[in-house]
Amino acid sequence: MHDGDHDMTIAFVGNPSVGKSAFFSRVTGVGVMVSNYPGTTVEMTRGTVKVGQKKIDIVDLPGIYSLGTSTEDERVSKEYLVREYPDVIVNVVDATRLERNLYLTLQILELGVPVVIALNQLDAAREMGIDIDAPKLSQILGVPVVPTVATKGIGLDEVLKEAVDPSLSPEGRIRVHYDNHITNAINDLDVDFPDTASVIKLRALENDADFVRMCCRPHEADLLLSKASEMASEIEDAHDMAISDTMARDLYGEAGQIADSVLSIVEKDTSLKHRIDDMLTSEYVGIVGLAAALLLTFLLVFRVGGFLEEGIVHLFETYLIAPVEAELATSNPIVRNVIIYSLLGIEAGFAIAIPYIGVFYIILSVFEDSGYLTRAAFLLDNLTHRMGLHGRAVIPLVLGLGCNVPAIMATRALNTLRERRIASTLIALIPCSARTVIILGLVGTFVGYWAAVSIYVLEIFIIFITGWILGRGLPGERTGFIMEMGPLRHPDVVSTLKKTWLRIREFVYIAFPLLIVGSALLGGLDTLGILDIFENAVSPISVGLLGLPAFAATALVFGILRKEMALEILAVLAGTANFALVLTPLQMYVFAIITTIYIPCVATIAILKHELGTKDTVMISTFTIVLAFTVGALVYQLGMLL
Ligand SMILES: Nc1nc2c(ncn2[C@@H]2O[C@H](COP(=O)(O)OP(=O)(O)OP(=O)(O)O)[C@@H](O)[C@H]2O)c(=O)[nH]1
Ligand SMILES: [Mg+2]
Repeated sequence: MHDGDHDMTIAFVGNPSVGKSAFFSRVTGVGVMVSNYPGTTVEMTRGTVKVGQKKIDIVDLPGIYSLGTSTEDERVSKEYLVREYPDVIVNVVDATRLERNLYLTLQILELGVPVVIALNQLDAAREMGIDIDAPKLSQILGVPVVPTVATKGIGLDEVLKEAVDPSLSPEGRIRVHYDNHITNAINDLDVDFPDTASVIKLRALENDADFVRMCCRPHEADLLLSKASEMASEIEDAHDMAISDTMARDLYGEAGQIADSVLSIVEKDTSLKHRIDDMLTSEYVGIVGLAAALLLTFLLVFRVGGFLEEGIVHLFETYLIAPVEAELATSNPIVRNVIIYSLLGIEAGFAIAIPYIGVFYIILSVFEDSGYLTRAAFLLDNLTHRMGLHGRAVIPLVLGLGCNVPAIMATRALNTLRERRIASTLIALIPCSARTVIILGLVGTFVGYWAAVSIYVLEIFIIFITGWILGRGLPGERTGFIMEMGPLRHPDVVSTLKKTWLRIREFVYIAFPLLIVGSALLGGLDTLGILDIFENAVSPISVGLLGLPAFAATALVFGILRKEMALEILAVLAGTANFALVLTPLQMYVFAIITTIYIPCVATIAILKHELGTKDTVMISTFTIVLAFTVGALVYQLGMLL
């Protein structure tokens, strides 16, 4: 269906990780996340493109394996497909996993919407020695099939051209050869419900009430469901197996046959890649490798980030802060403070935050796109099960090292609400890149690298214990490890930089305005003496219990807005980014621990509330506050003893 602005709507549909988003962002120029693991996209994104005179609305959707029951992100796709009906579906198919992908394709063809197939990742398929006869596939399925390489932009225009072709219609396409009983049942249902697409009848036979209600008016849905359930029980008696299994068997059978008739294997893949892959996923080498990879990551972020930080601080101090200070020496103190504080805020954002966050995100992209992240998920499957989580939860957890917000959204790809609750709680504890700024920029720089590493170790310990307790406390079924592992790949430089830019841009848009307004506000409050009143009031906790200087309390409050702001504001309040002048090593250590653990930042709180509701959010926030002050106080007391 198209709105007034557009001539038509095209939706990208396909299995997870086939290249829909890569395709979408190439075609529309709208930046979306593209990563080498299933479940990257969890929300619908729209973009516009012009083909000839036509203005086309393009929709990128989360990947789905089938139109059957599903996780939360998959629901978004199905709901869109059956409620809003795009004018054309572009079914993106991964040529390296043709048979598996065709399962969904056959179901999509039952929807009664015009379809064009983009046979994607052909470069990867060739590399693996797989050759696919696209014209023959097109002939069998009865829809256009266009060979594509989304990441290189090959074949994309051709796909769009086919999609806007007015002669494209749902007629004359393949029909799955379901078992006789099922075919008869569909024919019977056709008599009473002539206008209902066959896919809905099939779902009704499977008793997928959710799906049927999504597509039909309530009255019709009830009628269809009750009629179908009678037929279904007859069929199930005849076969002695669940009707959904019978259908799955028929669909796989058909998909397999089609794949066999268009596929030829040119050569077998016995390459170096295979051996590397075996090593990465072997029990001992794999785990040691993973630990080494993490240590190396933080060392790189620390070294490169620190190096950039120094340079940027120097530039700011020499060419901006010092001249402005000299200029304002004789003006009104409030004006002077407000201006100087906001400049210090900007400096802190550029110098302290961006170098560390940028370097971290580049490394994260490499992990994502090389396929290493899915291997890490596989390796840690055992460990995560102790926390009541599936191995694939490792992906959102690792994403949490970047930013907790998209990480919590990524939990939508997990199977159960229970898993989502556990994973989200743990993610709120994961030191995101903003907290890494504090750990590395403060403790790493002024106390030492290993002191900083010890904070990560402490964090991992806390996360594991919390997960273990939650895993025990919230019972539920355990699932085996079923996750598609993306192929090992050379990450592409351009797409790595693009992704890093997307992430930093988000950071800059949200963080900088806050930082500047916050710092200016501080300048005003400080001049008026209000900060002193607040700092004195909470000093029994901040100074007495935690041993921090009084002004650190204000910094902690600002850290709720953005975690790294705690450090930036600390620098503003101290009037210097050389923390060695104003804090002892123990104070830095305690400050970093508290900011890492205590209450998620406002953005995380907002996403938690959106995803899990108010109750869970309040519980998670309270838990982290209590935990942070307890751990902080313990560390301070211990530190005093040593
Ligand atoms: N070699 C190769 N890689 C590709 C191609 N298209 C996409 N990729 C890679 O495949 C991976 C998945 O791409 P995405 O665009 O994120 O896949 P998606 O279908 O949007 O996945 P979900 O959002 O999880 O459903 C990324 O690492 C891409 O770089 C292609 O034509 N060739
Ligand atoms: Mg995607």
